[in-house]
Amino acid sequence: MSDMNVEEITAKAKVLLEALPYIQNFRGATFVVKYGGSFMDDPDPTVRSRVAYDIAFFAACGINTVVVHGGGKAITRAMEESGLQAKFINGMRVTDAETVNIVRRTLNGVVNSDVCTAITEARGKPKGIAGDEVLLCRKLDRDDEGNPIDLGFVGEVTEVKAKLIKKVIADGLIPVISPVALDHDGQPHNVNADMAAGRVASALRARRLVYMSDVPGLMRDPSAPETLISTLKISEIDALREAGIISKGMRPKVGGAMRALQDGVHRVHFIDGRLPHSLLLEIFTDKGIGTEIVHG
Ligand SMILES: Nc1ncnc2c1ncn2[C@@H]1O[C@H](COP(=O)(O)OP(=O)(O)O)[C@@H](O)[C@H]1O
Ligand SMILES: CC(=O)N[C@@H](CCC(=O)OP(=O)(O)O)C(=O)O
Repeated sequence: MSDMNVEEITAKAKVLLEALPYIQNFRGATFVVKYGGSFMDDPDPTVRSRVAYDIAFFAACGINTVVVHGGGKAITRAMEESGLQAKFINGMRVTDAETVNIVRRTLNGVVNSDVCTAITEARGKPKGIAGDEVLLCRKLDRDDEGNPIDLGFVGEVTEVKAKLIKKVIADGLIPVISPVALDHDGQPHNVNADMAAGRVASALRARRLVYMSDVPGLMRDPSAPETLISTLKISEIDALREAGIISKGMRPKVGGAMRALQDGVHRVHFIDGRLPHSLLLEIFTDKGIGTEIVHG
């Protein structure tokens, strides 16, 4: 007999049982997780490791889990090492020829393998995929408000090779995709990871798209966690944008979320990657902890 008393055993079992309907419901469904970006750089390695465990947990429950990772901070560091200064417009990096090489080297070479290693340590089975292999793009020439923009080699995804990704899933592996894409001439482009995750979720007809970041979710006042918006309908987004509430790094996330929902993704979640096992709790418990964006 265990040294736990009956109440403790019941409480533990209750936690496990709360997950049961979710596991039954989501078995065979596809989830896309945007893994990154800022919290990936947390000095505490257990932060990344916990997320990797949650991803391995999903996969073990029969959820087809696909990871799209960021790595913006790692790119900025690599640029600085080469004497270049990073510049962002509307949350997107201005990317010249030298920068796009650094972006590829950093994302495909370093960050992708780091994410795969973390998932492997959690006994998941990742398959690293350079975005160049599965994402096609055209040069981004408009911002999210339709104004002309020139950021250099920055692309917007026009096509996702969903068959290739589904093949990896069918092989029992967790695709881990970097946000790099090729245009029709084979020229690599840097793609915002949030937008890339949205397009991958659309192409795979994912049930859930989860953005993990370093904030509790979408907040009415980003400096006040108590203003967290738990549930948001698509129809409420424009007013928040106009009020300036969705700014900086949240813009591509909300843009990616809206597009994915319009393309048939059921629900999009924004959660705090720094909170222990926020991914598991958001999906497998009755009361989520971040923001969910739903149809309506
Ligand atoms: N309404 C909002 N709620 C929460 N965060 C917001 C909001 N508007 C802007 N932000 C900013 O968006 C950032 C998250 O985006 P970003 O830095 O791109 O994250 P990541 O690199 O983790 O993907 C937050 O740190 C915050 O500064
Ligand atoms: C065009 C563009 O801005 N691309 C991003 C790609 C990486 C990314 O999005 O990483 P995070 O999710 O960590 O921010 C960049 O260069 O930073």
